[in-house]
Amino acid sequence: MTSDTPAPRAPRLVVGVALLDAPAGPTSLLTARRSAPAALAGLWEFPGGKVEPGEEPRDALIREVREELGVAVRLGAEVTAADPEGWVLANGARMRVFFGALEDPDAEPRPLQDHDLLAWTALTPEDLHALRWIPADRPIVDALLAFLATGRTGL
Ligand SMILES: Nc1nc2c([nH]c(=O)n2[C@H]2C[C@H](O)[C@@H](COP(=O)(O)OP(=O)(O)OP(=O)(O)O)O2)c(=O)[nH]1
Repeated sequence: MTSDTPAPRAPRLVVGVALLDAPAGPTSLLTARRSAPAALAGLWEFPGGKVEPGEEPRDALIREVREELGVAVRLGAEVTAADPEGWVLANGARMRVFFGALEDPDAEPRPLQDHDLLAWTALTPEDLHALRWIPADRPIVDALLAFLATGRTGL
């Protein structure tokens, strides 16, 4: 590689929140339907976004949730992937997902940015998988249900 050749760009790190309706005894998950870009519009995902250079993943997630949903969240345990760098996304990026709960239980998340619809979806495989997820997210849905069964959300 010469000095004129740009270094290959490291895949970006994305963070997402598995936002539960209650820290103890949760019954539903906040799911979000993307409005853009065209290739992802209409698909459901975990609210979140890209980590900025120098930013801690958890700080980035709290920032993204505030921007996208207008609410403050506190984060718990990570829904870990087999690879510590995170879940593999379609574009080669990685995503780390953390359980979260609303700081104010009466706050209402709103689709302020990137989404046209939010829904509290029952924490069952049937209800969650009935949504048209970004395909890379489906194994994460299964993993978070398995984590929940152990009660290890850290919230
Ligand atoms: N937020 C989020 N992104 C996901 C999920 N699954 C998945 O493949 N992705 C992909 C979609 C995008 O290519 C990328 C995240 O980009 P983004 O558009 O949400 O990031 P951002 O809010 O920081 O937006 P921007 O600054 O790039 O405009 O990760 C998911 O569950 N949540």
